[in-house]
Amino acid sequence: MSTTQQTKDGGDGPAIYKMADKDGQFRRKASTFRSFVSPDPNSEFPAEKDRYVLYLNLGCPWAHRTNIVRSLKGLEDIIQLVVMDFTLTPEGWVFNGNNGTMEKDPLYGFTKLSELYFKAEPNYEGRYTVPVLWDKKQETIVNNESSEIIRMFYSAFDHLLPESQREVNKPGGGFFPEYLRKDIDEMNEWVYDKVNNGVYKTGFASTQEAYLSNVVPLFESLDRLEKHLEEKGTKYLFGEHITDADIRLYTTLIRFDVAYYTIFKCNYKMIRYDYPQLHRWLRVLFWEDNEETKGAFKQTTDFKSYKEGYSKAVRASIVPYGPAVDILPL
Ligand SMILES: N[C@@H](CCC(=O)N[C@@H](CS)C(=O)NCC(=O)O)C(=O)O
Repeated sequence: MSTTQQTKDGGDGPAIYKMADKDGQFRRKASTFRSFVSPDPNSEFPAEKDRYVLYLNLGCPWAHRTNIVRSLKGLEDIIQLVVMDFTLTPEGWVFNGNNGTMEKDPLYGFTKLSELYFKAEPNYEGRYTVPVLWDKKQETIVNNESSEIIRMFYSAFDHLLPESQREVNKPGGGFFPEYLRKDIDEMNEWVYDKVNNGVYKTGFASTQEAYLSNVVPLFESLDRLEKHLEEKGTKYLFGEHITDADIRLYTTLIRFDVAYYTIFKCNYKMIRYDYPQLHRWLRVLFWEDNEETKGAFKQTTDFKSYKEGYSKAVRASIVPYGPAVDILPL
C-alpha cells in the first residue's frame, strides 16, 4: 500500500482504517525489515549497550511481546524504549504526549512513526507498524517483525547480562530451548494463524461469511489450547518454565475478555468463564511476581489501551463499559 493510498479518504473514512480486502477478508502483510542483531562484534548489527531503540505502543499485541521480553531478560538498561500513543490516526501511529507517552520522537523530533520508516527507506511502501527496532549507529530499522525481535532479545545480548540471566544458565534451557523448538514452532504456527491473527481476521472481516470463516476456527483453537493444558497438567504451555509459546499467546489472551470479545465480536465464549485452564494460566502469568515472571507481564499490560485503541481501530465511537474487572484475582 502506498503512502498516498494510506492517507487518502476513500469516501467512508481514511484508507488506513480499511483493513479488509474486497472479499471481506483481512490479510496481514509480511514485515519488511528482517535483519538480526548478533553477539558477533563483526556482524552488521552487533549487540551493544545504548545502541538500539524499541519503538512501540502499549495497545499492540505484537509490540507487547517485545516489551515483555525486554523486561523478562532484564534488557531495560541496554535497549531504550520509546512508547507512542495507542490511537491509530489517519497518518498512522503518532507522538503526541497522550496517555503518558512521548511528546516527540526523542531521537529526531519526529511526530509520526512513518517518518522513521522513511528515514530508513525513502522509498518505503508498506504500513507503518510497531514494533520497530531501530539502530542509532546506522540510523536504520533493524527489524519490524515481533516474532524475530523477541528471538534476538532471548540471547543476542546475553554477554552483556549477568550470568544468571543468560539463556544457557536458565533452568529448563531458556525461552526457546533446543529440545522444545520443534514443538514450540509447531504450536506457534497454528496459534498465530487461528488465534493471534485469528482475532484480527474476525474483527476486521467486512462480510458475514468472512467473519464466520474466522470466528469458528478461533474458538476451535482455544478449545485445543484448553485441552493441551488439561492433558499436560503443567504450569505453562511446555512445562514448568515460560517459553516463547507462552509469551506469544499471552498478549492475545490478556486482551480477549476486555477487547476482542466485544470490539472484535469474538463473543462465542469468554476466557474467564469458559476456559478454566487458560484462565488459570493467564492469571498466573499476570499476577505472579517471581524469578520466572519478573512481574514483566503485569507491568507491560495496559487494559485502557486495549479498550480504547481497538475501539478507535474499528472506528467505533463508544468504548465498552465492561467487563467489571479487567482480570480476575489469582
Ligand atoms: N507481523 C508484525 C505485525 C505488526 C502489526 O501489525 N502492528 C500493528 C499494531 S497491532 C500496526 O502497527 N498497525 C498499523 C497499521 O497497520 O497501519 C509483527 O508481529 O511485528
